[in-house]
Amino acid sequence: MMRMIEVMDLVKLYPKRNSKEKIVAVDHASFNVKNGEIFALLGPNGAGKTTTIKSICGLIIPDSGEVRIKGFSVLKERSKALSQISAVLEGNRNLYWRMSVLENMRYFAGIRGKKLNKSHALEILESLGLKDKANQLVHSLSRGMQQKAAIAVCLACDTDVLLLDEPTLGLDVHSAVEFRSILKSLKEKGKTILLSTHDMNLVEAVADRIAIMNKGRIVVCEKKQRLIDVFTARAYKLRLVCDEESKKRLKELGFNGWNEDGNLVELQVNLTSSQKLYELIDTLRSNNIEIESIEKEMVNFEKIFISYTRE
Ligand SMILES: Nc1ncnc2c1ncn2[C@@H]1O[C@H](COP(=O)(O)OP(=O)(O)OP(=O)(O)O)[C@@H](O)[C@H]1O
Repeated sequence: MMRMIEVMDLVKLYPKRNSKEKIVAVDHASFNVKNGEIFALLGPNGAGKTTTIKSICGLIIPDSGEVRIKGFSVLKERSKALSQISAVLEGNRNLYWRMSVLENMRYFAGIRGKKLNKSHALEILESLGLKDKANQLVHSLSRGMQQKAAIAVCLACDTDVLLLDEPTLGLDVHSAVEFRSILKSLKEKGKTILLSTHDMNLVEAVADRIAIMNKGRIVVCEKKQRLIDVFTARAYKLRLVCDEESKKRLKELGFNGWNEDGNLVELQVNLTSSQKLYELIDTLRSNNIEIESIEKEMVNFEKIFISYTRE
């Protein structure tokens, strides 16, 4: 499958105020986004997601490494590379505030050599619930509407690759749910989407592959389903009958967080492999800790995310 975005060994340092040291925003990050997939880039605040996305858009020059879009180098073949993408960036900085929504759509489509006819533009706005704001100046829209306007501009550009940095930020619940269907329909049209978000519901609903960044590094890059399968296979909830002595032993064995109700202790464990369950059962038995039940736990993306980004 064709690689639409290639991020290769990307490094970006920022100067630290009043210091000779540098902030390592992106630390040798590499990943590829394939044709037609929705790729989610996740990570805690400050992980380096926006810096990575800005490097892909050519807004930031990396200290080392390279980004290619459809094979074109963003640094060396800038206009060819950038004509393939449109982006929704944080803070809607890619809109002209003194122009109407429709004018913005026309202008940005025009830059990419696309003539946008009015009925198509209104169709896009309709799908976002923004049709009645078509002629309103961007600065007079609410924050959520500005976000939708940024998405409308991105759709008007009709590029093969879309970069969306926190696209659901500021959207109300209805709009955020609608946005999922919009992403799904874009995927059906064959678009390639790189999405950075903190919205785990959105990730669960639409992502094909996921990369998690932490402190500038890509700590995992996997198909979403594979991540869910692996975590489901390893997440267990054990109910134990413990007196105070057994609880002390549990602590000594390295367990430090559980729910308890009198003698009943509910312990959640994430094992590194399914085999480890037998070892755990043996350890508990040999410490005279009674096991009342063992259940496989349902995993959600929040848990997966936290397990990769915990301090
Ligand atoms: N212009 C800048 N000057 C100095 N440091 C910066 C600049 N932009 C980002 N940083 C630093 O680089 C690191 C990565 O920031 P970045 O905005 O890429 O993270 P992020 O993953 O997008 O975070 P968030 O989820 O909060 O948007 C942070 O430590 C941030 O403080």
